[in-house]
Amino acid sequence: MLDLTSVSKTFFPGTVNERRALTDVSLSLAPAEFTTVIGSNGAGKSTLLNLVAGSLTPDSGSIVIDGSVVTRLPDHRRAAYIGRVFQDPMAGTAPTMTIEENLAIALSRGRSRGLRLGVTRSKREFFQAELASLELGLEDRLKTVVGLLSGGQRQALSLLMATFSEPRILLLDEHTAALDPSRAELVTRLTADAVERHHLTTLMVTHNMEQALRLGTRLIMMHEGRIVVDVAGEQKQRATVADLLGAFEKVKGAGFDDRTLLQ
Ligand SMILES: Nc1ncnc2c1ncn2[C@@H]1O[C@H](COP(=O)(O)OP(=O)(O)OP(=O)(O)O)[C@@H](O)[C@H]1O
Repeated sequence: MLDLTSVSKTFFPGTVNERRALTDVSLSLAPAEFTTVIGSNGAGKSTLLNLVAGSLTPDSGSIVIDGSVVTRLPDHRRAAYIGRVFQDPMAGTAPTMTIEENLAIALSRGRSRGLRLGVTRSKREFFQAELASLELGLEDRLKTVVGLLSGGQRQALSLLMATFSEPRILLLDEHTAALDPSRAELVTRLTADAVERHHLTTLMVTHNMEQALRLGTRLIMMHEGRIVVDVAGEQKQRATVADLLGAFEKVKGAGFDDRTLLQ
């Protein structure tokens, strides 16, 4: 579903501000594979997501989504493929528009133009059913302006908007990090439900190792622009936070030839 081959990205090359963000990263995700991504600050996690989303273009390498080469396709031209939720609950929704208007825009993403933004009765019923699944009472507040919602409510809505049109790839960039623990737990549960319900191929960045181990079917750890740990299936289920910390300690002192540590 997603294939990155030898992708590299350097910011401000040839200047004193040069930052090598990704080096020769290759990654293949099977359909419905749910991969959590961990790594220290500056490891390249957001750059990886930005390249998949098309907000950045790689210096070299290729990116293929569902058989289509999208390497140099700008983000608005691959929007139909991508659902994304950011760390900032304010980022994923339009604050001056109502809940139903936001949902109508999300539903129309990537579809042909026409009368698609209108909120018909059948759409409204669909929105109410989807909102009810969040268990936040938002199904009775379709006309509420989104700017009035709490951060947790907005993030749950962003997640719904990113998933219910069933994108090929779901990108989650520390989307629970800015929430209080109970709201983070709720959004985590909603994430697992949505990914499973829609069989979404997912990349989820988190700084929470316990969450990275608990969620998903595969886990990668990045360090200095490379994937240094890649575990899936039973091996992931067996892995512990101590294993991940141990791998991270090793990688900090390892050479480039010895960077895949938990295999
Ligand atoms: N727009 C940019 N301009 C210049 N340098 C950037 C830009 N985005 C990222 N970088 C640099 O690229 C490297 C990787 O950054 P990236 O944000 O991808 O890391 P990250 O793993 O997401 O880190 P964090 O956990 O801190 O969010 C860092 O050295 C960062 O400073």
